[in-house]
Amino acid sequence: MSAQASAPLPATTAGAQRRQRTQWLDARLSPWRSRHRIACACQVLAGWMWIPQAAAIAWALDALLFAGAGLGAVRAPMLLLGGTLLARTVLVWAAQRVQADVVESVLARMRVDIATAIAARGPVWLRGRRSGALVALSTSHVDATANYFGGYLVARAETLLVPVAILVAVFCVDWVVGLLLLLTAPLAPMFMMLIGMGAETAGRRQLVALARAGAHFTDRLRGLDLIRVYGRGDAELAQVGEATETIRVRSMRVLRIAFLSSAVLEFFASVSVALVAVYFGFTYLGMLDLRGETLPLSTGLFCLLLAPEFYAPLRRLAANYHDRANALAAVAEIEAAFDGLPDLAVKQLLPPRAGEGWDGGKPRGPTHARGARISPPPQPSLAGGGGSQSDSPGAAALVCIEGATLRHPGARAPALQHVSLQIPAGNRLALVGPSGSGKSTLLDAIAGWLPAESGVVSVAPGTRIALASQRPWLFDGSLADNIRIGAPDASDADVAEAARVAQVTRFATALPDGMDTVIGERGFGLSGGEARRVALARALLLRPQLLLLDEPTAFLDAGTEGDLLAALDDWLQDCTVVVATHSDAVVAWAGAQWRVPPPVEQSA
Ligand SMILES: Nc1ncnc2c1ncn2[C@@H]1O[C@H](COP(=O)(O)OP(=O)(O)OP(=O)(O)O)[C@@H](O)[C@H]1O
Repeated sequence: MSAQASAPLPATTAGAQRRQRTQWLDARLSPWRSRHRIACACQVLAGWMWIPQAAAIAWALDALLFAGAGLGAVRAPMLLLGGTLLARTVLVWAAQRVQADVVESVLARMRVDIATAIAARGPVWLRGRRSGALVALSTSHVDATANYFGGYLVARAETLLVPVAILVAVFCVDWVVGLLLLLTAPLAPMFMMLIGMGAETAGRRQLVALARAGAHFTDRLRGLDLIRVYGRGDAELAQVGEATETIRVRSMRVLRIAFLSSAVLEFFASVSVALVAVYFGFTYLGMLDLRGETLPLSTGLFCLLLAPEFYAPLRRLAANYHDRANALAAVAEIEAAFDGLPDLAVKQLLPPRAGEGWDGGKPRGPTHARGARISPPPQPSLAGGGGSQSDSPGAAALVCIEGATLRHPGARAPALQHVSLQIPAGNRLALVGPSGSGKSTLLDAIAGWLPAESGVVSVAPGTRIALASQRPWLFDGSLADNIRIGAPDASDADVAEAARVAQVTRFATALPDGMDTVIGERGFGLSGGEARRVALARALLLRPQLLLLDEPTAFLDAGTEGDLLAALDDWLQDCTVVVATHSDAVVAWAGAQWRVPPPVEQSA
């Protein structure tokens, strides 16, 4: 999915990028910030509870075993112990409960936002992406950030506040142990930095492998029939095997770093606790006297009980540091997929050309494609193409194309160069020209999906646009559901009427359940011509003011084509229609044609 996964970057750039990605991740938490703070506060309070708990245990043991006091003397420390145990249990439970809620909310919102970001980039952007890799963004990549929010951020708060409190408590009773803890504490952050270096790259490689395998698998599933027909089953299975093996190897690398780092940290924490124990051992044996005064047993017990808890938050943070690296790897992949970190605030992401669906559209706000300049509609004229156009004198141009150059993302040459065209409201225009000359490209640009590289492609403000494309997507659902997709509230009568005009009724009556027959991915198969008619009915149901049709009558016999055009005549009374076609009947129906200039390669 990303070529950048292994590309080395200068340290300063990498650091700046990491900071930016961390800020981006933290911003996802904003709506739930106060609840997250509650979870952190509960966790920190639970950590602080170790201090009275250790004091109670040390006090009780000292009184019972060494001062020889009766059971009555330990009532107070036992009450304190019970109270702290209860408080700690409740606090940890509350912290985990609140944090789990926060994480679920953040991840759910991220999934919605990623889907919105994908939709906002429009169909032309989508065509250049692999669906499996896009699915991975909302699944494995989003999941990879869960432990950052649920583990790392809480552990960070805990690390900032709990060890300091324990250190102060220990210093109050024994400065030697305090000093020992203080000197060994930096070991954890040092190892965290070492882990961080390798973990992010390994995490990113694992996510790339997951996304690639997902994309490959989705792609091959779609073409399963072809794979069988061409006898490529074994070869494909081998490729799937290779992809999963790559995931296994990369996942093992990630796990190796995680296990190794926690093992090293456990070792150093144990050594540090052992140092404290050795110090007390030698002091009690009288072989060491750093304090210059007797060391009460309760002091030793108190410090020994607290020493592991001093390192516990540091160890947890170090373990979660690995999760932070994984989360940053996921963000880096999201950044690569969207060519930059998307601002996932839903409102801001909604495109200037909101509403264009798969084959239909809704009213849209701004009129100009991204990057195109705004200019007043020129007088009706034609340039860059040939043919005739019936302009109503004085009618304002609904569609205005002026010196536009259109290039598909990543294409070497523009599909169309310096074309100019004005289409007055209420007119019909047939776009004609050889295959590959750029008719569909022009429709994409008018629909607002393909921004003009230079020049202007504009549509009058507030125009309700619908587009019926050449390769309509049929969703898993009934025929009626598929038609209703852009107008979910349309009545059955309206759906039936749109289906009649688009000549869907013609074949729907022969289907097992008529308009309720399930079509699409797992449903009844439709022919190419039938699918296009469903797309046309979808577009008609929107009652568009500007209808863009891409070869609506391809695959149709002359009779059906004639019936379709006649029915459209009644339906599209005041509608402006731009239709890409190779059919003479459609050109005659439109009444005006515009010949798309030859492809750039030929004219060069
Ligand atoms: N996503 C894309 N990326 C790069 N180039 C593309 C893309 N889609 C189309 N093209 C190229 O743009 C040119 C115009 O294609 P377009 O589909 O607009 O032609 P058309 O006139 O509609 O053809 P047809 O009559 O066969 O439908 C072609 O050379 C095509 O290969």
